[in-house]
Amino acid sequence: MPESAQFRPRRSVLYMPSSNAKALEKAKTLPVDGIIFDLEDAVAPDDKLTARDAACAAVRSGEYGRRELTIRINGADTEWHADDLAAVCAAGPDAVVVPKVDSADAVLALVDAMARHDAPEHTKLWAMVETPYAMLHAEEIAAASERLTVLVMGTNDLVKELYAEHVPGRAPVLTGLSLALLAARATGKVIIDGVYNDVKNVEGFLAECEQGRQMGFDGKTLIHPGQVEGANAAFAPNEKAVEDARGILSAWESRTTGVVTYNGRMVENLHVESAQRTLSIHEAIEALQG
Ligand SMILES: CC(C)(COP(=O)(O)OP(=O)(O)OC[C@H]1O[C@@H](n2cnc3c(N)ncnc32)[C@H](O)[C@@H]1OP(=O)(O)O)[C@@H](O)C(=O)NCCC(=O)NCCSC(=O)C[C@H](O)C(=O)O
Ligand SMILES: [Mg+2]
Repeated sequence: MPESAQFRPRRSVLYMPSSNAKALEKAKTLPVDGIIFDLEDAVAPDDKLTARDAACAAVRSGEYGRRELTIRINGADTEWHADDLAAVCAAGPDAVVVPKVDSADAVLALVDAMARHDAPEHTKLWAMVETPYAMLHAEEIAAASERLTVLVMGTNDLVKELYAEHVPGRAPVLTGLSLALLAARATGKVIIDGVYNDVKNVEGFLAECEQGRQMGFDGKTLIHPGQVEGANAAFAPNEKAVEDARGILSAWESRTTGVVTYNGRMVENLHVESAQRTLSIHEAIEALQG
C-alpha cells in the first residue's frame, strides 16, 4: 500500500498568510488537522522574504502540537521559487505545497530539487491542481512520484482560468473536481477540496463541505478559523455512520454465506471494506483528538 493511502485526518487544512504574525499565533489554538503557511497569493511581494522566514521558524518551533505543518511556496515561474524551496527543505515541514503544478515533468523537477536540497524523507510534496491543463493531466501528475502524497484543489485559480463564476453547487468546476478526484483515487493519493471565499456565509460553506464529502474529498482547505469546526464535522463519519459500520462488520462476522443483510440492506464484502474504512477514519480522528 502506498504510504499516502495510510490514513491521517485532513478534514480541515487552514491557509494563513505567513506574513500575519497574529494568524500564526492563533493557529496554535485551533483544532485544525493541518496548516498551510502561505508564501504565495496571501503574501504581498514586499513581504515575501519575512514571510518565508516566519513560516520556516513556525515549522521549527515545535509549538503546533500534532497538526500537520506545510508551507506553500511561490510558483516555479516566480523569482522567489528556488529560494523558497531551498529554505523550506531545510526547515523540514510535513510537506511543501507547490501551486499550479501542471505536468508530471513539473512534479519530477520538484522531487529532484527536493532531493538536491536534502529535504528530510518525511517532507512530502503536495501538488496544487488549479488550471484547466492540470485537470486534463491530473492522473499523470498524481502518478509521477511516490513523494507526491496529496493533491490540493485550487478552485479560485480554476474559476479564473475557466472565465467561470463562483456559484452555489459549483457547476462550472464540477468536471475539474471530478477529474482530479478520479486521478487521486486511481493512484492512491489523498485529495483536499478547495476553499470557500465567503467567510461570513456559514450556510453556503457547510453546503460546500457536504458536497465535497459526498464527492469523496478527504477534507477541505480553509481560509478562516470560523470554518474549522464545520469542516471537522463534515469530513468525519457521524455517530450513525460509525454505528452502521460496526453493525455491518458484526453482521458480516456471523455470516454463513457470501452475502448477508444489515438493517434490511444487502451487505457484500465491498460494503465491509467501506465499513472498515469508516472505522479507520473514526479511530484516527479519535486518536488525533485524544
Ligand atoms: C479572509 C481574511 C482576510 C479575513 O480576515 P479578518 O477580517 O481579519 O478576519 P477576522 O477579523 O474575522 O479574524 C478573527 C481572528 O482570526 C484570526 N484569523 C483570521 N484568519 C486566519 C487564518 N487564516 N489563520 C489563522 N488565524 C486567522 C485573526 O487574526 C483574528 O484573530 P484574533 O484577533 O486574535 O481573534 C483572513 O481570514 C485571511 O487572511 N485568511 C487567509 C487567506 C489566505 O491564506 N489566502 C490564500 C489561500 S486561498 C487560495 O489561494 C487557494 C488556491 O490557491 C486557489 O486558487 O483557490
Ligand atoms: Mg491558487
